[in-house]
Amino acid sequence: MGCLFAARLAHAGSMVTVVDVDQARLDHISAEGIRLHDEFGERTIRVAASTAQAAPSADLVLLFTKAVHSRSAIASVAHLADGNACALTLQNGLGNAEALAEVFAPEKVLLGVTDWPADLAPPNGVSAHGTGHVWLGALNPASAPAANAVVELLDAARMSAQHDTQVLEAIWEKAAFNAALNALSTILNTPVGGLDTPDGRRIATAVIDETIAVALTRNIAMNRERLLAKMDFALANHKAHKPSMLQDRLAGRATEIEAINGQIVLAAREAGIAAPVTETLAALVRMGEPGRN
Ligand SMILES: NC(=O)C1=CN([C@@H]2O[C@H](COP(=O)(O)OP(=O)(O)OC[C@H]3O[C@@H](n4cnc5c(N)ncnc54)[C@H](OP(=O)(O)O)[C@@H]3O)[C@@H](O)[C@H]2O)C=CC1
Ligand SMILES: CC(C)(CO)C(=O)C(=O)O
Repeated sequence: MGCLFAARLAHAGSMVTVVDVDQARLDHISAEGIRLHDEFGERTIRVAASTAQAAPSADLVLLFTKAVHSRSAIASVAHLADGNACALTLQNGLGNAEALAEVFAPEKVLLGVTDWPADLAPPNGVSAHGTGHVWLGALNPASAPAANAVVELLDAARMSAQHDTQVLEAIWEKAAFNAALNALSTILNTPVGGLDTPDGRRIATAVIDETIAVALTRNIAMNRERLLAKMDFALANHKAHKPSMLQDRLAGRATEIEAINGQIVLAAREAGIAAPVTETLAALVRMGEPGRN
Protein backbone atom coordinates (compact mmCIF):
# COMPACT_ATOMS: atom_id res chain seq x y z
CA MET A 1 0.00 0.00 0.00
CA GLY A 2 2.89 2.32 0.80
CA CYS A 3 4.26 1.91 -2.72
CA LEU A 4 0.82 2.43 -4.29
CA PHE A 5 0.17 5.65 -2.40
CA ALA A 6 3.76 6.84 -2.88
CA ALA A 7 3.65 6.28 -6.63
CA ARG A 8 0.22 7.86 -7.11
CA LEU A 9 1.11 10.91 -5.00
CA ALA A 10 4.47 11.37 -6.75
CA HIS A 11 2.84 11.06 -10.18
CA ALA A 12 0.43 13.84 -9.14
CA GLY A 13 3.35 16.14 -8.29
CA SER A 14 4.02 15.54 -4.58
CA MET A 15 7.62 15.11 -3.42
CA VAL A 16 7.57 11.63 -1.88
CA THR A 17 10.13 9.63 0.08
CA VAL A 18 9.52 5.91 0.64
CA VAL A 19 10.82 4.56 3.95
CA ASP A 20 11.21 0.83 4.53
CA VAL A 21 13.30 -1.59 6.58
CA ASP A 22 14.36 -3.54 3.51
CA GLN A 23 17.58 -1.97 2.18
CA ALA A 24 17.49 -3.98 -1.06
CA ARG A 25 13.96 -2.70 -1.77
CA LEU A 26 15.06 0.87 -1.02
CA ASP A 27 18.02 0.48 -3.38
CA HIS A 28 15.81 -0.80 -6.19
CA ILE A 29 13.29 2.00 -5.67
CA SER A 30 16.05 4.64 -5.56
CA ALA A 31 17.65 3.35 -8.71
CA GLU A 32 14.59 2.44 -10.76
CA GLY A 33 11.52 4.11 -9.19
CA ILE A 34 8.29 2.26 -8.42
CA ARG A 35 6.87 0.09 -11.18
CA LEU A 36 3.15 0.82 -10.79
CA HIS A 37 0.40 -1.28 -12.35
CA ASP A 38 -3.00 0.33 -11.85
CA GLU A 39 -6.17 1.27 -13.73
CA PHE A 40 -4.10 3.47 -16.07
CA GLY A 41 -1.77 0.63 -17.09
CA GLU A 42 1.86 0.09 -16.20
CA ARG A 43 4.48 2.80 -15.72
CA THR A 44 7.52 3.68 -13.65
CA ILE A 45 7.35 6.56 -11.23
CA ARG A 46 10.38 8.15 -9.64
CA VAL A 47 10.36 8.69 -5.86
CA ALA A 48 13.08 9.15 -3.26
CA ALA A 49 13.79 6.21 -0.96
CA SER A 50 15.44 6.40 2.44
CA THR A 51 16.09 4.62 5.67
CA ALA A 52 13.94 5.91 8.53
CA GLN A 53 16.94 7.54 10.18
CA ALA A 54 17.74 9.62 7.11
CA ALA A 55 14.11 10.45 6.21
CA PRO A 56 13.86 14.18 5.41
CA SER A 57 11.30 16.45 7.07
CA ALA A 58 7.81 16.16 5.59
CA ASP A 59 4.36 17.73 5.63
CA LEU A 60 2.66 14.32 5.79
CA VAL A 61 3.82 10.97 7.16
CA LEU A 62 1.71 8.12 5.82
CA LEU A 63 1.98 4.95 7.94
CA PHE A 64 1.47 1.79 5.92
CA THR A 65 3.21 -1.06 7.72
CA LYS A 66 1.26 -4.04 8.98
CA ALA A 67 -0.11 -3.09 12.41
CA VAL A 68 2.35 -5.39 14.13
CA HIS A 69 5.15 -3.05 13.00
CA SER A 70 3.34 0.25 13.69
CA ARG A 71 5.14 1.19 16.89
CA SER A 72 8.64 0.41 15.65
CA ALA A 73 7.99 2.25 12.37
CA ILE A 74 6.60 5.29 14.16
CA ALA A 75 9.51 5.37 16.63
CA SER A 76 11.97 5.17 13.74
CA VAL A 77 10.66 8.43 12.21
CA ALA A 78 10.05 10.23 15.51
CA HIS A 79 12.36 13.03 14.35
CA LEU A 80 9.70 13.98 11.77
CA ALA A 81 7.29 14.86 14.60
CA ASP A 82 9.49 17.85 15.49
CA GLY A 83 8.34 19.77 12.42
CA ASN A 84 4.88 20.53 11.10
CA ALA A 85 4.17 17.04 9.82
CA CYS A 86 0.72 15.49 10.03
CA ALA A 87 0.67 11.71 10.35
CA LEU A 88 -2.00 9.56 8.70
CA THR A 89 -2.82 5.89 9.23
CA LEU A 90 -5.12 4.02 6.83
CA GLN A 91 -4.05 0.62 8.20
CA ASN A 92 -6.43 -2.15 9.18
CA GLY A 93 -7.19 -2.73 12.84
CA LEU A 94 -7.64 -0.51 15.88
CA GLY A 95 -5.06 1.40 17.89
CA ASN A 96 -2.81 2.63 15.06
CA ALA A 97 -3.85 6.28 15.45
CA GLU A 98 -3.30 6.04 19.20
CA ALA A 99 0.20 4.67 18.52
CA LEU A 100 0.86 7.65 16.21
CA ALA A 101 -0.39 10.02 18.92
CA GLU A 102 2.29 8.70 21.31
CA VAL A 103 4.89 10.36 19.04
CA PHE A 104 3.06 12.96 16.94
CA ALA A 105 0.95 15.66 18.60
CA PRO A 106 -2.67 14.37 18.70
CA GLU A 107 -3.84 17.41 16.71
CA LYS A 108 -1.50 16.28 13.92
CA VAL A 109 -2.86 12.72 13.76
CA LEU A 110 -5.25 11.73 10.97
CA LEU A 111 -6.90 8.33 10.63
CA GLY A 112 -9.08 6.44 8.26
CA VAL A 113 -9.65 3.39 6.12
CA THR A 114 -9.18 2.51 2.49
CA ASP A 115 -10.41 -0.22 0.20
CA TRP A 116 -7.74 0.32 -2.43
CA PRO A 117 -6.31 -3.16 -3.11
CA ALA A 118 -2.54 -3.47 -3.52
CA ASP A 119 0.03 -6.23 -3.79
CA LEU A 120 3.77 -5.72 -3.72
CA ALA A 121 5.52 -7.09 -6.81
CA PRO A 122 9.17 -7.33 -5.71
CA PRO A 123 11.67 -5.85 -6.07
CA ASN A 124 10.17 -2.42 -6.87
CA GLY A 125 6.66 -3.05 -8.22
CA VAL A 126 3.14 -2.72 -6.93
CA SER A 127 -0.15 -3.78 -8.49
CA ALA A 128 -3.56 -2.38 -7.65
CA HIS A 129 -6.15 -4.93 -8.75
CA GLY A 130 -8.88 -2.34 -9.05
CA THR A 131 -9.64 1.08 -7.68
CA GLY A 132 -10.81 2.16 -4.24
CA HIS A 133 -11.65 4.98 -1.89
CA VAL A 134 -10.16 6.63 1.18
CA TRP A 135 -12.23 7.82 4.14
CA LEU A 136 -10.24 9.89 6.61
CA GLY A 137 -10.74 12.22 9.51
CA ALA A 138 -8.90 13.85 12.38
CA LEU A 139 -8.28 12.42 15.86
CA ASN A 140 -8.96 15.91 17.13
CA PRO A 141 -12.00 17.55 15.43
CA ALA A 142 -10.19 20.91 15.51
CA SER A 143 -7.79 19.42 12.94
CA ALA A 144 -10.46 19.19 10.23
CA PRO A 145 -8.50 21.62 7.97
CA ALA A 146 -5.53 19.21 7.99
CA ALA A 147 -7.86 16.35 7.02
CA ASN A 148 -9.26 18.47 4.18
CA ALA A 149 -5.76 19.28 2.96
CA VAL A 150 -4.87 15.57 2.79
CA VAL A 151 -8.14 14.80 0.99
CA GLU A 152 -7.15 17.40 -1.64
CA LEU A 153 -3.71 15.85 -1.97
CA LEU A 154 -5.13 12.35 -2.43
CA ASP A 155 -7.78 13.59 -4.84
CA ALA A 156 -5.06 15.18 -6.96
CA ALA A 157 -3.67 11.63 -7.14
CA ARG A 158 -7.17 10.37 -8.10
CA MET A 159 -7.43 8.21 -4.98
CA SER A 160 -11.10 9.13 -4.38
CA ALA A 161 -10.74 10.46 -0.85
CA GLN A 162 -13.32 12.03 1.40
CA HIS A 163 -13.26 13.71 4.78
CA ASP A 164 -15.41 11.51 7.02
CA THR A 165 -16.44 13.21 10.24
CA GLN A 166 -17.62 9.82 11.57
CA VAL A 167 -14.40 8.08 10.60
CA LEU A 168 -14.31 5.95 13.78
CA GLU A 169 -17.46 4.20 12.57
CA ALA A 170 -15.74 3.32 9.30
CA ILE A 171 -12.63 2.08 11.14
CA TRP A 172 -14.67 -0.05 13.57
CA GLU A 173 -16.83 -1.43 10.77
CA LYS A 174 -13.74 -2.53 8.89
CA ALA A 175 -12.31 -4.03 12.09
CA ALA A 176 -15.56 -5.97 12.66
CA PHE A 177 -15.49 -7.31 9.13
CA ASN A 178 -11.81 -8.28 9.37
CA ALA A 179 -12.26 -9.79 12.85
CA ALA A 180 -14.97 -12.04 11.47
CA LEU A 181 -13.72 -13.08 8.04
CA ASN A 182 -9.93 -12.73 8.26
CA ALA A 183 -9.65 -14.66 11.53
CA LEU A 184 -12.01 -17.46 10.48
CA SER A 185 -10.35 -17.79 7.13
CA THR A 186 -6.91 -17.99 8.79
CA ILE A 187 -8.01 -20.60 11.34
CA LEU A 188 -9.61 -22.75 8.66
CA ASN A 189 -6.92 -22.05 6.04
CA THR A 190 -9.58 -21.32 3.46
CA PRO A 191 -10.28 -18.45 1.07
CA VAL A 192 -13.43 -16.43 1.78
CA GLY A 193 -15.70 -18.84 -0.17
CA GLY A 194 -14.98 -21.61 2.34
CA LEU A 195 -16.72 -19.57 5.08
CA ASP A 196 -20.07 -19.61 3.29
CA THR A 197 -21.69 -22.33 5.40
CA PRO A 198 -24.37 -21.98 8.11
CA ASP A 199 -21.68 -22.35 10.82
CA GLY A 200 -19.32 -19.90 9.11
CA ARG A 201 -22.07 -17.30 8.78
CA ARG A 202 -23.23 -17.83 12.38
CA ILE A 203 -19.72 -17.37 13.80
CA ALA A 204 -18.96 -14.35 11.59
CA THR A 205 -22.29 -12.74 12.53
CA ALA A 206 -21.56 -13.32 16.23
CA VAL A 207 -18.22 -11.50 15.89
CA ILE A 208 -19.91 -8.62 14.08
CA ASP A 209 -22.59 -8.38 16.79
CA GLU A 210 -20.00 -8.48 19.58
CA THR A 211 -17.98 -5.72 17.88
CA ILE A 212 -21.10 -3.58 17.44
CA ALA A 213 -21.81 -3.94 21.18
CA VAL A 214 -18.24 -3.03 22.14
CA ALA A 215 -18.19 -0.01 19.81
CA LEU A 216 -21.46 1.22 21.29
CA THR A 217 -19.81 1.43 24.72
CA ARG A 218 -17.56 4.07 23.10
CA ASN A 219 -20.51 5.86 21.47
CA ILE A 220 -19.54 4.53 18.07
CA ALA A 221 -22.71 3.45 16.29
CA MET A 222 -22.12 0.88 13.59
CA ASN A 223 -24.58 -0.04 10.88
CA ARG A 224 -25.41 -3.74 11.35
CA GLU A 225 -27.39 -4.08 8.10
CA ARG A 226 -24.55 -2.56 6.09
CA LEU A 227 -22.00 -4.85 7.73
CA LEU A 228 -24.03 -7.99 7.16
CA ALA A 229 -24.62 -6.95 3.55
CA LYS A 230 -20.87 -6.43 3.17
CA MET A 231 -20.26 -9.91 4.56
CA ASP A 232 -22.86 -11.41 2.18
CA PHE A 233 -21.20 -9.59 -0.72
CA ALA A 234 -17.75 -10.89 0.20
CA LEU A 235 -19.01 -14.46 0.68
CA ALA A 236 -20.72 -14.36 -2.72
CA ASN A 237 -18.16 -12.38 -4.74
CA HIS A 238 -14.73 -12.80 -3.14
CA LYS A 239 -14.80 -16.58 -2.91
CA ALA A 240 -11.24 -17.07 -4.10
CA HIS A 241 -9.75 -14.17 -2.08
CA LYS A 242 -7.32 -15.05 0.68
CA PRO A 243 -7.66 -12.32 3.33
CA SER A 244 -4.44 -10.54 4.26
CA MET A 245 -4.33 -12.39 7.60
CA LEU A 246 -4.34 -15.75 5.84
CA GLN A 247 -1.71 -14.48 3.40
CA ASP A 248 0.49 -13.44 6.33
CA ARG A 249 -0.01 -16.84 7.98
CA LEU A 250 0.85 -18.74 4.79
CA ALA A 251 3.98 -16.60 4.34
CA GLY A 252 5.08 -17.34 7.92
CA ARG A 253 4.65 -13.69 9.01
CA ALA A 254 2.99 -12.44 12.19
CA THR A 255 -0.64 -11.53 11.50
CA GLU A 256 -2.61 -8.42 12.48
CA ILE A 257 -4.71 -10.48 14.94
CA GLU A 258 -3.76 -8.33 17.96
CA ALA A 259 -4.73 -5.10 16.19
CA ILE A 260 -8.05 -6.57 15.04
CA ASN A 261 -9.67 -9.24 17.26
CA GLY A 262 -7.19 -8.53 20.08
CA GLN A 263 -8.11 -4.83 20.26
CA ILE A 264 -11.84 -5.56 20.17
CA VAL A 265 -11.43 -7.98 23.08
CA LEU A 266 -9.37 -5.42 25.04
CA ALA A 267 -12.04 -2.78 24.46
CA ALA A 268 -14.73 -5.25 25.58
CA ARG A 269 -12.81 -5.95 28.81
CA GLU A 270 -12.39 -2.23 29.45
CA ALA A 271 -16.14 -1.80 29.04
CA GLY A 272 -16.88 -4.79 31.28
CA ILE A 273 -18.67 -6.78 28.61
CA ALA A 274 -17.91 -10.17 27.06
CA ALA A 275 -16.86 -10.83 23.47
CA PRO A 276 -16.45 -14.62 23.69
CA VAL A 277 -16.54 -15.52 20.01
CA THR A 278 -14.10 -12.75 19.00
CA GLU A 279 -11.85 -13.79 21.90
CA THR A 280 -11.91 -17.46 20.91
CA LEU A 281 -11.00 -16.63 17.30
CA ALA A 282 -8.18 -14.41 18.59
CA ALA A 283 -6.85 -17.26 20.73
CA LEU A 284 -7.01 -19.75 17.86
CA VAL A 285 -5.15 -17.44 15.47
CA ARG A 286 -2.64 -16.55 18.18
CA MET A 287 -1.87 -20.24 18.74
CA GLY A 288 -0.61 -20.45 15.15
CA GLU A 289 1.52 -17.30 15.24
CA PRO A 290 5.21 -17.75 14.42
CA GLY A 291 7.21 -18.45 17.56
CA ARG A 292 4.15 -19.39 19.68
CA ASN A 293 3.18 -22.82 20.85
N1 LIG B 1 -2.71 -4.54 0.74
C1 LIG B 1 -4.00 -4.16 0.74
O1 LIG B 1 -4.70 -4.35 -0.28
C2 LIG B 1 -4.60 -3.45 1.90
C3 LIG B 1 -3.92 -3.31 3.09
N2 LIG B 1 -4.47 -2.59 4.13
C4 LIG B 1 -3.74 -2.40 5.37
O2 LIG B 1 -2.64 -1.54 5.11
C5 LIG B 1 -1.53 -1.87 5.97
C6 LIG B 1 -0.31 -2.18 5.10
O3 LIG B 1 -0.61 -3.34 4.35
P1 LIG B 1 0.31 -3.82 3.12
O4 LIG B 1 0.80 -2.67 2.33
O5 LIG B 1 -0.49 -4.86 2.43
O6 LIG B 1 1.54 -4.47 3.91
P2 LIG B 1 2.93 -5.01 3.32
O7 LIG B 1 3.43 -6.02 4.30
O8 LIG B 1 2.80 -5.38 1.87
O9 LIG B 1 3.86 -3.73 3.34
C7 LIG B 1 4.35 -3.20 4.55
C8 LIG B 1 5.79 -2.75 4.32
O10 LIG B 1 6.27 -2.16 5.55
C9 LIG B 1 7.58 -2.65 5.76
N3 LIG B 1 7.95 -2.50 7.17
C10 LIG B 1 7.90 -3.41 8.18
N4 LIG B 1 8.36 -2.85 9.33
C11 LIG B 1 8.69 -1.58 9.03
C12 LIG B 1 9.25 -0.51 9.79
N5 LIG B 1 9.52 -0.65 11.09
N6 LIG B 1 9.51 0.65 9.16
C13 LIG B 1 9.25 0.81 7.84
N7 LIG B 1 8.71 -0.17 7.07
C14 LIG B 1 8.44 -1.34 7.65
C15 LIG B 1 7.50 -4.07 5.29
O11 LIG B 1 8.79 -4.64 5.11
P3 LIG B 1 8.95 -6.25 5.28
O12 LIG B 1 8.15 -6.84 4.16
O13 LIG B 1 10.42 -6.44 5.16
O14 LIG B 1 8.37 -6.58 6.64
C16 LIG B 1 6.74 -3.91 3.98
O15 LIG B 1 7.58 -3.51 2.93
C17 LIG B 1 -2.02 -3.05 6.81
O16 LIG B 1 -2.58 -2.59 8.00
C18 LIG B 1 -3.12 -3.68 5.95
O17 LIG B 1 -4.05 -4.42 6.70
C19 LIG B 1 -5.67 -1.95 4.00
C20 LIG B 1 -6.39 -2.06 2.85
C21 LIG B 1 -5.96 -2.86 1.72
C1 LIG C 1 -9.76 -7.47 1.39
C2 LIG C 1 -10.33 -7.62 2.80
C3 LIG C 1 -11.53 -6.72 2.95
C4 LIG C 1 -10.79 -9.09 2.95
O1 LIG C 1 -11.04 -9.54 4.21
C5 LIG C 1 -9.30 -7.25 3.79
O2 LIG C 1 -9.41 -6.25 4.46
C6 LIG C 1 -8.11 -8.06 4.01
O3 LIG C 1 -7.81 -8.96 3.21
O4 LIG C 1 -7.44 -7.77 5.00
